[in-house]
Amino acid sequence: MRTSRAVLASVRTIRSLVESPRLGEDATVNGWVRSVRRMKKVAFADIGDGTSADTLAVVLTPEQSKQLSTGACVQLSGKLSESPGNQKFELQVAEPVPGKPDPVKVLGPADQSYPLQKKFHTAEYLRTIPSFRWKTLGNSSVLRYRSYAQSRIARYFESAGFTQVSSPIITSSDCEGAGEVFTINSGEPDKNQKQPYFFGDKPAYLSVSSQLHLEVYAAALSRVWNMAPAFRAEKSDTNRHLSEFWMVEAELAFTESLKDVMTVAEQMIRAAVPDSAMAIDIIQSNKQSSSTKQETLKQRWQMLSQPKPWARVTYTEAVELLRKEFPSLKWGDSLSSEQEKHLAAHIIQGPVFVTDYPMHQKPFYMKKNAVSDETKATVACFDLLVPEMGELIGGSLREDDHQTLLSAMNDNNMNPDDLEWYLDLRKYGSFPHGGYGMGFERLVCFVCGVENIREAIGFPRWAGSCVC
Ligand SMILES: NC(=O)C[C@H](N)C(=O)O
Repeated sequence: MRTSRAVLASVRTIRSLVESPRLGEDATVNGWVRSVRRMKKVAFADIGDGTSADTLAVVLTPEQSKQLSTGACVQLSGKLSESPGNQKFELQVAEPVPGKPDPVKVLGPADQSYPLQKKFHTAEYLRTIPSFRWKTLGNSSVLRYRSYAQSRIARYFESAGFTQVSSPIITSSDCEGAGEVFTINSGEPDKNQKQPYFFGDKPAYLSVSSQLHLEVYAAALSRVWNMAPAFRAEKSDTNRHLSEFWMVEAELAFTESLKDVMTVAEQMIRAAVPDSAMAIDIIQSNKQSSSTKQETLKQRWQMLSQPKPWARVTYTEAVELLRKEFPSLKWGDSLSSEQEKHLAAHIIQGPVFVTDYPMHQKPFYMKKNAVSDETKATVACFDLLVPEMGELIGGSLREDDHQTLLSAMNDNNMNPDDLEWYLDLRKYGSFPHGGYGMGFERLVCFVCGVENIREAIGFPRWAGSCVC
């Protein structure tokens, strides 16, 4: 018993070594070999365990190094010492002593065919080796940031009095009404039983957004949020779209002001700005994987954390502002991604909430603004745009009047019977409310300088690709 305790106590992650190296002490480290360099009298290896963007420099004898190969999983024991090289410290692997455990233990060997050799690999190549792509320094930092941002966001919502809820993945409604749903139940039995009919005679889909269910929760708990996967069967082959992505969504009861909703969105993002340790991790990893400059990253973080409220312009003002650069743009047109980016990067030069879009561009559930000219009807909604990325968040006040919502559904050729449960919220105890949804991977791209959203999620899915 004594021995195993002692061994456990000295097992260190690379992150713990970086945080407090405790030079001169004995340590055991588990990890994967990133590279090995053999000289005549001494050998060096570089070990990573994914707990940090740092790797551990290891010094051992050429004889000991024979056991190590790139990709192998090892356990190494020795003394932590100051390093004469670039590293802050190194592990001097102990000499083997007969009768004692070997200081070099290969837990899982890897041979020459290991697909991640010590050279630059393109993101496209890495996507073809999903089992290993997260072992690269640049990529692993993205996963650490995802974890960081999730916990900071959860902490923010808790402090702001929101209850975290869980929404279904399988649903009978198409929240956005854009027809981009993945159908998992056709609702129509067929003779050959080839069509799924598991859920009976109503169609069922993978959820495109948790919003409608969050509204139900908000009607019971007032302030709610969740983070859940969303699925969109859109064939956009861009660096900003995924067929499966994660959305952070919030719904607030008792608000008649879009400003309240925007303020929550703003505070939530601020909470997810990297602290100094996370910032170092991202910068260190970014050098390896992305051409986004350190300065750009720092500017982005500064931009997000500035204490004064972010710019807010109406859609009508945005069209006016954009017309100089895009003269053919007219009121009523959808803003293209290029126009969104231009507005944030060059005109506003920072994050900007664009509010009150034309009603015909937006889904049925958004609350209509009072307007004198019906041809210019708008809804109380916003898109949060950020430079180089465009839309990060979409939100709105929700229509809470039963009759108005019914007629909006009619205008959108929707069958009210399909959403009776949703309409019921307006029939009994209707309440003013609003909310938003943020594409989590877009935040990851913006904060970490990831150029293609396919590198911001563990296992990306897009039209034509679902590797594993
Ligand atoms: N919860 C939200 O407001 C998000 C919105 N339903 C969307 O998918 O964009």
